[in-house]
Amino acid sequence: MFFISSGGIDRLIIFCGGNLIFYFFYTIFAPHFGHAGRKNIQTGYKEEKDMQQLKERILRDGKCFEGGILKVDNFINHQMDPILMKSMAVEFVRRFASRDINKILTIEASGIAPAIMVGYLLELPVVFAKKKKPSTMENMLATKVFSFTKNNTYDVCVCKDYLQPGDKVLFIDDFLANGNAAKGVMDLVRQSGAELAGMGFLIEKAFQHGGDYLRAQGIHVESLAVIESLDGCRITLKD
Ligand SMILES: O=P(O)(O)OC[C@H]1O[C@H](OP(=O)(O)OP(=O)(O)O)[C@H](O)[C@@H]1O
Ligand SMILES: O=c1[nH]c(=O)c2nc[nH]c2[nH]1
Repeated sequence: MFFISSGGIDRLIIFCGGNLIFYFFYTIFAPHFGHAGRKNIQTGYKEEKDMQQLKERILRDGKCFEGGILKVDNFINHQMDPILMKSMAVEFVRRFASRDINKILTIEASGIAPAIMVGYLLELPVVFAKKKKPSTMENMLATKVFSFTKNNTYDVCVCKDYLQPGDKVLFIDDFLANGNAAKGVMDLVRQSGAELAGMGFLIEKAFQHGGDYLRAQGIHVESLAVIESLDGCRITLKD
């Protein structure tokens, strides 16, 4: 590699005798390709309407448990696959492209990973509702949510500073089952005076009907994979 300068930095000519310089620039800039901002994101990605990757992964790695629970902790909510997570976030960005959104909202813990990916792509702040009230939190909005997987009711709260009138909120979560978490979030959004722009879920379990309720409320709901049944511990996906 040679650097030949003629007339100062305005004429820097780089000769590259191999792959070294390419490697150098690629290493620095590659992580930013495709993340460059909202406009590029909404138009620049290949559409993956059917989310085939996610469906294949559910069938390959998902494990079914008694009581209608699908365990996806190999790639979504314990160990996480960031590449798949990014593809799913891209798909949310595409599906909610027509919506005016200024904030992403989720509920801890498992919603945080997909929500932050969406917030990153849209360059928007991400707020997560907490399941334990921090002693330092003042000015909070609170509601109760029953957790189907943990068989427990939580006081879910969010600080009023981060959810305000005028906010246009996209709620993102990993699962939609009975819709309890989503209903809790609707209550927090209502209390805050913000507007709910939509709700996006990685996986909807249609047989628990939370989605029917939300859609009947006129909410724009998008689920990337829909499980029709886990009967007999067999995973049946909607096409
Ligand atoms: O539609 P629903 O019946 O409310 O079920 C969906 C909710 O359940 C899961 O949370 P969970 O309570 O298991 O906590 P986690 O986020 O800590 O995994 C999931 O992350 C959703 O928030
Ligand atoms: O990992 C999970 N599997 C599930 O089936 C489920 N339902 C609600 N929340 C859930 N989380």
